Amino acid sequence: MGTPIVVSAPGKVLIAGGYLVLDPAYSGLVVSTSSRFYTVIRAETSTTSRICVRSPQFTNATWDYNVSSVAAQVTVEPSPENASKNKFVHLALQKTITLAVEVKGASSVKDILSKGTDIAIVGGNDFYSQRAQLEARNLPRTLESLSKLTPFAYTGVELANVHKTGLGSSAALITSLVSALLVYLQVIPESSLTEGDNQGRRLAHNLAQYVHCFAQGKVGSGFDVAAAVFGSHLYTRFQASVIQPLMDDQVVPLFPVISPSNSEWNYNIGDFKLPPLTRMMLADVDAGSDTPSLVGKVLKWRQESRDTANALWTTLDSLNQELAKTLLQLSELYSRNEKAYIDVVTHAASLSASEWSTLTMSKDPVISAFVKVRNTTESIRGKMREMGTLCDVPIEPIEQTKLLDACVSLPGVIGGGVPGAGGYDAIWLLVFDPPGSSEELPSERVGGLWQSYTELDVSPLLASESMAKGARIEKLADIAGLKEAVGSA
Ligand SMILES: Nc1ncnc2c1ncn2[C@@H]1O[C@H](COP(=O)(O)OP(=O)(O)OP(=O)(O)O)[C@@H](O)[C@H]1O
Ligand SMILES: C[C@@](O)(CCOP(=O)(O)O)CC(=O)O
Repeated sequence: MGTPIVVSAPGKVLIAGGYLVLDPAYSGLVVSTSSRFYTVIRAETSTTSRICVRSPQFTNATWDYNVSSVAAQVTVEPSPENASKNKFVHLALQKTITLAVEVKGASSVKDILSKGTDIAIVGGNDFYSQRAQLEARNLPRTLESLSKLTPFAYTGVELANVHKTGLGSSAALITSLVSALLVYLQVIPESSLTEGDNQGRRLAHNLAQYVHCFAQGKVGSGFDVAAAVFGSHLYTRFQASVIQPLMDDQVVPLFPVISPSNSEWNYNIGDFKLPPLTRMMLADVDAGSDTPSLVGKVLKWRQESRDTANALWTTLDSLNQELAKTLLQLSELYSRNEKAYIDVVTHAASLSASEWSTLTMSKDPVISAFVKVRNTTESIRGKMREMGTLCDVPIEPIEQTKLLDACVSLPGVIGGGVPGAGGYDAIWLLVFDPPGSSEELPSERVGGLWQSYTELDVSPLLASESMAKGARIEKLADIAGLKEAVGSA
C-alpha cells in the first residue's frame, strides 16, 4: 500500500458578524481552530472498486460504497449492508468523483479507484463534548484534563447521538474529505494545499460549499466551510444563486459552476488573524440551541422591522469592522516594535482592564489598541443583546451575560462574546498570553473561574487559533495519535 493522502481542515468560531454574515452586504470575523478534521485515503489491493469509509470514533460508522459507471457517468451507491447512513459522506464522494470525471476523464478516475479505496475520517476531541469521557475517568473539566485524553477518542456512541460543540464538524469534515479526494484523484496538486490562496484551493472551496449546502438542504452563509478551507479571515459570502442550478440535483455538468473561473463566485476572504501573544479560549455551556430556529426568528424580525433592523445592523457592522481592523493593527504594531509590544502584554496580563490606564505606558499605541478591542467587544455584545431583545431570541441570554461579565472582569482578559448565532451554546474569550511568565496566566485564571462556576455547566475546549491557513496536506506520522486512531485498512 502506498503513502496515504492525509488532509486536515480546521473548525471555526465566528467571533463577530453572526446573522449579518448571511447578507453579502456585511462581513463576519471568523477564527479557525487548532482542532481539525483529518481524512486519510489509501489505495487497497482488492479486485473491486469498493470505497470503504470509516469513522473509528463512533459505533456502526463504517460505510461501504460501490462505484459503478455507465459511459462517462460514475455512480456511488451505499452498500445495502451498511448499518447506518451518512448523507454528508455519500454526497462528498458522489460529487467529487463526478467532478473528477469531468476534469480528468472517466478512465483516469476509474483507474485510480480500481483496486478499492479505504478512507478514514476523524475529528479532534473538541468537536464532540468530552464531558462523559472526563467523568468516566474522574477528571475535572480543565484544559489539563482534556490534554490527557487520547487524541480522536472513541465516543462510545453512534454519530447521530453525539453531542457536538459547535465548531462546525460537518464543514470541517466535508472540506477535509473533498480536498483529500481532489488530491487523490489528481484533480488538484498537493501544492494547492501547502500554499496559500490559489486556484486548486478555490476549487476545493467551491466544491465543499456546494456539497455542504446540498447535504444540509439549504444555502447558509458558508463562513464555516470558508474557514475550513482558508483559515481565519474576514468573510463576505457568495451569492446563493451561483449554486442554485445544482441544488435541485439536476444532472448538469458540475465543473462550469464549481470552477474558480466562474465569476459568479463572489465571496471575499479578507486578511485577518488574532494578535500575537494573545490566546482565544472557548467553552461549551451545554445548554445548546437550535441555530436554524434562531436564524428564522431574527430574519423574520429583519423583514418586519426593516428600518430598526437596518440601523442596528449598520452600527453592528461598523463595530465588527472596527474590531477586525484593530486586531490586525496589533499584529502590525508587534512587527514594528516587538519589545514594546511584549512589555505591554507582560504588564497588562496581570491587570484588570480598568487598571490598564494606570500603566506608565498608557498612551502607548499597543495599550490604546487593546483598550479599543476591549471596548469594541463590549459594544458588540451590547448590540447583540439589543437585537436579541428586539427579536425575542436569546442571542446573549442573561445566564451567558453573567458568565461573560465575570470572565471579562478577570485580570488579563481582553474581551469576549457569544460565537455565531449565540443562544446558550458557547462563549469565546481573548486573553493575554505573555511569554515566560512566572505568574498565574490569564488562561489559568479563566480556567479556575469556569471550573468553579455553578450557574451554567461550563466545559472548556482545548482549541486555540490555528495559525496554519486552512486545509492542508499532513504527514500521518506528524499528527499525535492519528495513526493509532485510523488503524490499518
Ligand atoms: N467524524 C465524522 N465522520 C463522518 N461524518 C461525520 C463526522 N462528524 C460529523 N459528520 C457528519 O456531519 C453531520 C453533522 O452535521 P451538522 O450540520 O448537524 O453538524 P454541525 O452543525 O456542523 O455541528 P457542529 O457545528 O456542532 O460541530 C453528521 O450527521 C455526519 O453526516
Ligand atoms: C447565524 C449565522 O450567521 C451564524 C451561525 O453560526 P454558528 O453555527 O452558531 O457558529 C448563520 C450562518 O452564517 O450560516
